[in-house]
Amino acid sequence: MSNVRKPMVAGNWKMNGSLALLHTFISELKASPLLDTVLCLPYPYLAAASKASFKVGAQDCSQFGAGAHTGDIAVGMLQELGATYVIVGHSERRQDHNESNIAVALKVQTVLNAGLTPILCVGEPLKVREAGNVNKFVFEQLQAVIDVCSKDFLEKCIIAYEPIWAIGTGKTASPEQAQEVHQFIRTEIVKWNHNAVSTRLLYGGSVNASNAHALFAKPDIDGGLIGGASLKIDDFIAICNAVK
Ligand SMILES: O=C(CO)COP(=O)(O)O
Repeated sequence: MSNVRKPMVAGNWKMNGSLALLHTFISELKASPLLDTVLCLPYPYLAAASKASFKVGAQDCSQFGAGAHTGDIAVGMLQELGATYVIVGHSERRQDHNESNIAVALKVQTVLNAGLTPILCVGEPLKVREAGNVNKFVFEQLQAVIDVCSKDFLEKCIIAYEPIWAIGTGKTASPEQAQEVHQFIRTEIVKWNHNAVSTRLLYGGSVNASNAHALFAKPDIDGGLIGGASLKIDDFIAICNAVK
């Protein structure tokens, strides 16, 4: 964790939770000036979170502003409900919905044009890691977004490194493994855009109350994108406290 970038802990509830759980979070999870605390909720819960002290995000949005796209959600609608962040390119969407690098790039552009902050997810499957191609894989994911959005986007987004083999598996990347990729991402994005020295890089993949502190202690890890542990209020608060 650096002292030039404000830490961030973002929960990704995925397709989990309930209104009752959200109300627990609204009453017990208090924003702190020391970090940005965000919950990325399922769409139907966004309106109910509008008075929360933490910030609110969505987990996806359409690449289109409006139109005949049954079942899709436009970024302007998210904005009306108070969302300020949108996760884009989560590996579960890339896998379950065949979202290509280009589709992800177009969504990032749509989110930026609306004035919201994309949380762009990148990260490799196990086979790519075993073949020693992590950096190349992550670089191509970033390059695809730069091709569409220009280098400016790098200072307006959050990047989450989420190795697919660590998501929901309990096998977290070691702090050293995560730092190595974060350092690579940092080096590359700063080459593209000097101002990206202040872009926050989050680690995601089996972060919990016990391992968060060691991960967040690494110089290029500015916080976390938390799945399972963001559904348990005590664990999520402990993870937020691990940045302090
Ligand atoms: O995918 C993630 C956050 O977006 C990580 O999920 P887990 O924390 O459950 O591994």
